[in-house]
Order: sequence, then structure tokens, then C-alpha cells
Amino acid sequence: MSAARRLHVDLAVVGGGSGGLAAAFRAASHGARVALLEPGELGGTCVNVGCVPKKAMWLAADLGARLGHAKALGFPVEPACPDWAQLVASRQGYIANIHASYRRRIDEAGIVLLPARGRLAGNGRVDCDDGTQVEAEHILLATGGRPVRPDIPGAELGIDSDGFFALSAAPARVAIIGGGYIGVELAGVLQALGSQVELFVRGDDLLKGFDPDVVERLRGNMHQAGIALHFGYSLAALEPGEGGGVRLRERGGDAGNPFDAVIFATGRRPNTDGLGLEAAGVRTADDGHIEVDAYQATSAERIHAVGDVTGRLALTPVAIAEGRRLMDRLFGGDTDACVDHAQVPTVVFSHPPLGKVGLTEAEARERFGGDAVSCHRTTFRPMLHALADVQQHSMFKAVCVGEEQRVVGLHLVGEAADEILQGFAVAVKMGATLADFHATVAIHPTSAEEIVLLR
Ligand SMILES: Cc1cc2nc3c(=O)[nH]c(=O)nc-3n(C[C@H](O)[C@H](O)[C@H](O)COP(=O)(O)OP(=O)(O)OC[C@H]3O[C@@H](n4cnc5c(N)ncnc54)[C@H](O)[C@@H]3O)c2cc1C
Ligand SMILES: NC(=O)c1ccc[n+]([C@@H]2O[C@H](COP(=O)([O-])OP(=O)(O)OC[C@H]3O[C@@H](n4cnc5c(N)ncnc54)[C@H](O)[C@@H]3O)[C@@H](O)[C@H]2O)c1
Repeated sequence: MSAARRLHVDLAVVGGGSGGLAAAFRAASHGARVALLEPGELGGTCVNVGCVPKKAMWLAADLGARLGHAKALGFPVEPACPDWAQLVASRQGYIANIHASYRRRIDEAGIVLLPARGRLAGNGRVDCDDGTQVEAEHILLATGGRPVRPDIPGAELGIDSDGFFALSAAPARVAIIGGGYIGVELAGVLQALGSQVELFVRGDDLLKGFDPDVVERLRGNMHQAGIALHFGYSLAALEPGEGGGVRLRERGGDAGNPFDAVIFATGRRPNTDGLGLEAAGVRTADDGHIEVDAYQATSAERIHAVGDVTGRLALTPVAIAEGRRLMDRLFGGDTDACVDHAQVPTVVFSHPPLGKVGLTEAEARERFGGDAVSCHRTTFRPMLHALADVQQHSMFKAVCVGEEQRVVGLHLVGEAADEILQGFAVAVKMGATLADFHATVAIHPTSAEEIVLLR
């Protein structure tokens, strides 16, 4: 590629992850000339070190747990741990197919793919680190984020979620730091795949922002699976173990036994370093995320941002929806298109999965007043677990408001919660009441029927 290369396009997309790719494809479908800058693998976090490889590992872990139940149902099989190398090979083969599909679609759509890092140069120009200059009517920033580690001595002895996906074998003893999405998900996956997992949490509970009732039930299930949970844990340092491994030192305490791997799941930071935001007049919030309005507009004219770099809901479907709606507005004539960030369903791929749509009980009480809110719960053992006599329980909870009992929140933990939630999210978004749930005939025997039978 020539160092003096110059391009003129309608849209320059900086970042080829979930949000950037979705926006590029949608803009091209409206006839826009698009350049897409991505220095790494297409698909960004989700495809390469996020949702996709995580779900592959989760599926393997889920299968492993089912193998453990199989004997009780007459199958002459023993529980087994997978061949990690084979699992990783299958996972990466799946990801390679996604890359190939993206490349084919990019070619078909006539999008110019620049394998380069971009920097805002002002006046509608993006400079690439390979010397290419892109002049664009509109610029979209979709640069996502990356994991952060606490600033403590020895932090380099641990790995983060990117490092987890690079593991070539299952570590026998694992410490995971952080009780958010990633900490909980990796704890469940590793424990089910044969590691002995301890989860160290700074606060007094897991999964801030989720309903405490379902989180409590998940804690019980994690305990049942053999995961050790430590709350109120303040990590001071990581130290090399004398005979190998890594030890955790608690603030004001001793260093414990060594672990084969320590995984930081302590949050993520937006990728804004070296993007030239300040010079281009793009404002960032105190936490470093790019500030955008409801239409994804930044403080700089004709520069928009979507996805994790904006610090709203860090979820792939949100980044995709933001990118598509924005392109419908800029190039498709849909002048009001934007994303409604309320009632976005989300699932934590724990074992079993846990999900929510809408408000927690506490949020509903604060918004509508305590007297207006009623909650309806059910706890049960799914049929497979009862047959196999496994003490894993599901819990479903509906948060309702007013005399008509409009369902403003639905909280699920249990087998198949991940698949059940999507359809009910439509109902909640449409304003369904508990009476609407009751008026729907159940599908029997399923876990999902417990929701339309909630009393
Ligand atoms: C372990 C893990 C599991 C997850 N699981 C789920 C899940 O199950 N479901 C879910 O909905 N979400 C999940 N997420 C979150 C999801 O991955 C993100 O919300 C999503 O990837 C955000 O998309 P994005 O386009 O904003 O950014 P990204 O996907 O991070 O893409 C940003 C891209 O920008 C590129 N880039 C950065 N700087 C520049 C630059 N200067 N120039 C050009 N390119 C640049 C990067 O290389 C990257 O490819 C998970 C995240 C992690 C870490
Ligand atoms: N299934 C999904 O949809 C999914 C899965 C993974 C990630 N994600 C997205 O990615 C985002 C990032 O995930 P995450 O788990 O990294 O972040 P998170 O914000 O969910 O959790 C971070 C955790 O680390 C803890 N923490 C932060 N600093 C710490 C420190 N110094 N010491 C100890 N603990 C510390 C926090 O208290 C919190 O419990 C999520 O918020 C979510 O939006 C989604």
C-alpha cells in the first residue's frame, strides 16, 4: 500500500468490532461509500476474545455437567473433562469461519478495508498508521475497550480474559478476581471443565445491578458446584509461589496457597488512547468514555460513536443496534432512528445462566413507590436435575407495578434461562401484565411454563 494513499468516502468507521462492522454494512446497504479501519482481527472483542469463544467454552462446560447427569438416566458414561486442545481447536475453527464470512461480506458490499489503526486528524480526516489518509463526510468511532488490572505489585503475574482465551491447558487451581459478568462466567466454565476455582470479590455480593434474589440463588448453585466464594476481599499483591504458581496477598493479611492461574476480571477501559479526540473536539467523560447523545453524536460535528467506547451498556447487540440505527439516520433517511436503552435484556452465562430484563425490585420501588410494587417468585428443581438428583435449583421472579400488575422486571436464574428470556423480553417491552402471562397457556413440561404460572 502506498504511503501517500488518500481516500474520499462518505463514512470512515474506526474499529471493526460488533458496532463498527454492523454500521459499515448498514451504511453500504444504503449506498454510502465506506472505509473500515481495523488493525486486528475482524469482529473485535465479541468474536475474538468475548461472547463467541466464551460461549464455546460455556457450551463445553454445560455438556460436561450433563455428562455428569447421564449415568443417573441409564447412560453407561462417566463424567469426563474435555481435551482442552481439541476444544480450543474447534472454537478457533468456528471463529475462523466468522472471519471468512466477514471478509466475504465486506468485499460484496464494496467496503474498503484498511488493516490499520486510525487517528482523528481534524476537518473530517482520519490518519491511518500505515500512512493512508481518509477524508470522510462522517466518522464513526467504534474502538471498544480492553481489560484493566488493579494497580498492585505483581499484577503482571496474573492474566485477564484475553489471557484466558490464550490458555493452552486447563489450570488445576484458579483464582479469579472480580464478581462481575466475566468473573462469574469464567468461574463457572473453569470449574465445570475440571479446575478448582476460587472467586475473590471486593464487595459483599456478585453481579451488581442484578436482582439480589436471583443472585443469591446463583451463589447457592455455584457453591453446590464446588466454587469457593470469598467476599469483602481486598487484594494487595500477587507474588510468585516458592515452588511455582502465584499467591494472592490480602491487604493486612498473609499470602495464601499458590494458584496455577490468577485471572483478573476487574472491568474494562475504553480504547481512546492515541485517537486524537482532544484535538478533534470529541469530549470524554471523567471515566474516559466518549460522551454521546441519544443519537450517538459526540461533541464534534459529524463524528459519532457507538458501542463499548461510549460506556453505556457494554453488550454486543447494543453496539450493533446503535450502529445500524445511526446509519439508518445518516444514510437511510430515517431521521429519528435511535436505540431505546431501556429494557435491554441481558444474560450472564453462569452455571446455570442468569438473566434480567427491566427493573430490579429495588429500582421499581424507587421509581414507582414501595406500595405500587408487587413481586412474584418461584423456586423449583428442573426435571433433569430432579431425575439425576442434582441439587441445582432455578428461581424466576417477576416485578410488577400498579393494580394492573404491569411486569416491569423479569429475573431468571436456572437451566435454559438464557434461551427463555428473549421471548419474555418482547412481552415486557410491550407492557404485558401478569394477567397477560396467566392468559397464555403453558408449554408443559418446561421450565419456561413457570413464568406464565407465576402467582
Ligand atoms: C470475556 C467477554 C465476554 C463477553 N460476553 C458477552 C456476551 O455473552 N454477550 C454480549 O452481548 N456481550 C458480551 N461481551 C461484551 C461485548 O464483547 C462487547 O460489548 C462488544 O464487543 C462491543 O463491541 P464494540 O464494537 O463496541 O467494540 P469491540 O468489539 O471491542 O471492537 C472494537 C474494535 O476497534 C478496534 N480498534 C481499537 N482502536 C482502534 C483504532 N485506533 N483504529 C482502528 N481500530 C481500532 C479494535 O481492534 C477492535 O477490533 C463480552 C465481553 C468480554 C470481554
Ligand atoms: N454475558 C454478557 O453479556 C457479558 C459477558 C461478559 C462481559 N460483558 C460486558 O463486559 C463488561 C465488562 O465485564 P467485567 O466483568 O470485566 O466488568 P464488570 O464491571 O461486570 O465487573 C467488574 C468486577 O470487578 C470488580 N473490581 C473492579 N476493580 C477491582 C479491584 N481493584 N479489585 C477487585 N475487584 C475489582 C468490580 O467490583 C466488579 O465486581 C460487563 O459490564 C458487560 O457489559 C457481558
